[in-house]
Amino acid sequence: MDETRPGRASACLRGMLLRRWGPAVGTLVLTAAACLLSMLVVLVIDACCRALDLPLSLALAALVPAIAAPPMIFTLCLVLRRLYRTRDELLRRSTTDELTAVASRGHFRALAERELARAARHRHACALLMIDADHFNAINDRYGHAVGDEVLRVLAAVLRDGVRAIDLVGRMGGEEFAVLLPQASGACAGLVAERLRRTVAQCRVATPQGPIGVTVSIGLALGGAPDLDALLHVADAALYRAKALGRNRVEPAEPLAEGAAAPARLAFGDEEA
Ligand SMILES: Nc1nc2c(ncn2[C@@H]2O[C@H](COP(=O)(O)OP(=O)(O)OP(=O)(O)O)[C@@H](O)[C@H]2O)c(=O)[nH]1
Repeated sequence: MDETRPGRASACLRGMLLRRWGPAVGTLVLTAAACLLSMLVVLVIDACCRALDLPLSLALAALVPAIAAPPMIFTLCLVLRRLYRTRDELLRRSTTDELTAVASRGHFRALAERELARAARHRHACALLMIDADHFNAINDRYGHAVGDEVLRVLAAVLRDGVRAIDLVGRMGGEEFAVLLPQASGACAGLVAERLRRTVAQCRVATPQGPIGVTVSIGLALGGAPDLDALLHVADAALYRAKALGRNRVEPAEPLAEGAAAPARLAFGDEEA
């Protein structure tokens, strides 16, 4: 390849400018260079017009927009691309929990409120699970914060993979997660909660000291009203009851629908021992 070709040279120059001064200053320098080039071209045209005895204004009127447009459009494209990337990144950061990649607390609340309003309008029930890792403090103390973080990532992945695409999973803070199950009956929510609890209990997280297990306690609430705070409060109370009753269990906040499996009373298998 010919290293001196103008296209390649300008691409190198652009890359060098962007690397050295960042997009904003790089773009400014490029614009200034484009303006200088335009002025140079105008000077050449002026000289030609004098030589041919033509009015300069006529030549400029036709040539200046043609010369100025490409660098202007190029600069505009650069700026727009940068703006779109920044906007996407800000949106991702504000809606996603950095550590676990599930919805952040604020985003979960916004989505859940919308889902509850829709459920109330169509008279559907929604189920909310509050899920908290058991004795997480001890994991941090014994294996260190990095292992604690990995446990949270694994927990979030189990929750995300264990529910339907329309269900919402969010990290509410620390080692506490929430899952909203739209259009879920008590029976269905109980089964989902129990399945999540069991899957977590069977999971092993790799650590430098060998694989470790973790369990979760789950509080389950059903709601048809568009009041997220009330639902969170009820699910939280059920979660604390699950903790008080020994952890690694699902505790419903209300009597579940007829025929539902009572999650708190399901026999736990040997798999999580
Ligand atoms: N590694 C890690 N630890 C966190 C994070 N956020 C909160 N924690 C820790 O999570 C622990 C929560 O401890 P506790 O609230 O006592 O709960 P617990 O030890 O799980 O006890 P129970 O909930 O009663 O079973 C605290 O030690 C926090 O420092 C995080 O992002 N990463």
